[in-house]
Amino acid sequence: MTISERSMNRPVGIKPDPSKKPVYLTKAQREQLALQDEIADQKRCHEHLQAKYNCPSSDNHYCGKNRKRDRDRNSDRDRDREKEPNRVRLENPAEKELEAIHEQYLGSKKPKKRVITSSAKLRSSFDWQNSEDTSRDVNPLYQNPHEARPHFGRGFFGGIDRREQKKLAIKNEREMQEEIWKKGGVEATAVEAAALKKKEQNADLYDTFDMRVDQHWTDKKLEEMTERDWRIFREDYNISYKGSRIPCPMRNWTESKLTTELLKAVERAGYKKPSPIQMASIPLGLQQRDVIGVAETGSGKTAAFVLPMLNYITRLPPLSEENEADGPYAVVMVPTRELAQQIEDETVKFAHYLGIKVVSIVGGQSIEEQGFRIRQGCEVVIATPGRLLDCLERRYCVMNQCNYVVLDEADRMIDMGFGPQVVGVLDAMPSSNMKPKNEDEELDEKKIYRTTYMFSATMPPAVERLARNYLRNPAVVTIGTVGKATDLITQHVFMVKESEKMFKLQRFLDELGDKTAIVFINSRKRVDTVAKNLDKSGYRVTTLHGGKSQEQREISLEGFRTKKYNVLVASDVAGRGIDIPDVAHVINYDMPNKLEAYTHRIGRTGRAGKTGVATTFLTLQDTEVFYDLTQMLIQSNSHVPPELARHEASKLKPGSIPGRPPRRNDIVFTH
Ligand SMILES: Nc1ncnc2c1ncn2[C@@H]1O[C@H](COP(=O)(O)OP(=O)(O)OP(=O)(O)O)[C@@H](O)[C@H]1O
Repeated sequence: MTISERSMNRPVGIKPDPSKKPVYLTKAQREQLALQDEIADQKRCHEHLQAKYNCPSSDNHYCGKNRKRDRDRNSDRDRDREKEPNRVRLENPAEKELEAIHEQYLGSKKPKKRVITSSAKLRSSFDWQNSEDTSRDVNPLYQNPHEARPHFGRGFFGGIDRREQKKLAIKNEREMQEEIWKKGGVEATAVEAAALKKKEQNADLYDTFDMRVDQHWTDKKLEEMTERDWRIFREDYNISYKGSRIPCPMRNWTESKLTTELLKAVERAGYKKPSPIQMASIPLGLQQRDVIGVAETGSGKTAAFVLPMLNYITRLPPLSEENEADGPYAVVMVPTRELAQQIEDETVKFAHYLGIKVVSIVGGQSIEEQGFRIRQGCEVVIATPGRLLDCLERRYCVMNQCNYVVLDEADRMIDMGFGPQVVGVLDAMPSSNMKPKNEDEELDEKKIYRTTYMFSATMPPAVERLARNYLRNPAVVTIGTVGKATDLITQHVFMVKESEKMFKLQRFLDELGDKTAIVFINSRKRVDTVAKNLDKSGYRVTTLHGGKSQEQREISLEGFRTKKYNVLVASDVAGRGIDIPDVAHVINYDMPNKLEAYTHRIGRTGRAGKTGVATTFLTLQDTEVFYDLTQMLIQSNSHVPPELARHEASKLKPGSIPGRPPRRNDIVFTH
């Protein structure tokens, strides 16, 4: 309202003066004016209502009623406001904010909404308490429930006297039984009474230490071994399995279930205790399970497949004129001739006590003669795949009754390009004897199935592919870590220049004394050159590589075995499987271009529980293996030369993308 408008309702005592300009009113005057306006408004309203309803203002019933209702409504509202102070307060934004802060820091005072879970909905609730249960158990055993009476420090497990518990239980059983008999008016028969008495005696004799957790598995009989003991046993020998229905490993030779003749042969061989791979895989082989065995070099893998193979042959009818033309009962395939001959020796060691004939078929010898020997009848053939397939294709021999196959150093055979030959030989065997692909299918106990064994210290993907096609439900046995060198070998790596290698090699050979060493070189030509240089310098050196005739190779190896020569300079031909006792030092004059080859090469020392030393000369040309070698050295707690550790190639696996998180199959070693 403007000042001119207000002049219409001018306060009493303020005279209007039109000639004068509008005057400024003080606050008090304005308040007075507003009050007069309010009174005038109310008066007008009152008169208007009076005129409308024509009733005197003092005793107007409607108005009185209305006023009463308004008053009631107001008082109700006040009461509600008192009841809901929060709601009222929240209408004020400042208080609302204060309330929110309060809730944030001190929690809400509002009652929480009860969430009813679906399980709670289904839970039945009884409307009586446990204490209201007045029924009494007729069984005295449950009337006075047994209480644990701990006897700590008295030699009882968990402080519980289990013998006392058992005695109390049998006493209660007797009392109850007698009451039943009494009620039924019958007497216990002699048998029933004797049975009760026996139970009482047993409870009396009960051994409180029946749970012999204090006993180590070595002190237990086979039948006492628990699941926990087997777990500890497997951990003790670093044995791990993959596959279903795996039998327990054998703890010693007597528990092995090998035939008595074979056990005698094992004893004669001087094998006092089975090695971990033998403990784990012989029971599997005896069950004719297909096995993939991965174990360190020199850990006795040969006997691990030879013994169950011979055991299997003893169960078959001896070879006769009728079936000797059907070929051998078992075949072992290996990558190199030397290895074939070595396995032949190991097999003959056990087989000749059983009258089992073993023939090796390798290149470099007369194929006709070898074919003739097979046709004359032999239970076991040990062969390199190329020569064996040649024999089969030329019909010198057949595989009609061969149901036991061993692929030793399978990865090396694939690596050397023998994959098609291996497959060719496998396909020449009767496929009708393959186990069903579905592992749940029942095996016919009377039928002989093909058993396939695959062994190596390393197992790359190509071998796994072969395994998938030719092995059925294989049990994978791993001893220690796949691809890891044995801890018995001390590994040294030196960063050198090519020109320094010969000088350094001679220094190491000078320290040999009467011990023996194998020097590995990557090419045949360099093998000959280095051997010639060493020979000139007066060392007793012999060589072994694929370029030599079979006869020369055999003479060299035999000369080294008999210590006529104390240094063998060799190519990778000698890298796998060759078992020459007491090789003290393996020197990698050249670093191989794959870590698997490194593992096998250095594995020519530190065999059958003995220790050994491996020295490797590394140059800046070997960056391809820097990463893997560094990881291997770290893993085996060996010294990593600073130049190698610092090198870029040691930090990243060749072909990998920097910054990519490790894949599932990547092995990451920590320092
Ligand atoms: N239970 C045993 N007790 C004692 N010596 C054993 C036992 N088993 C095997 N050996 C010996 O251990 C040596 C290594 O065995 P073997 O050649 O079978 O090892 P490997 O695991 O096949 O090695 P590689 O991986 O290098 O081929 C052999 O001289 C063998 O006679």
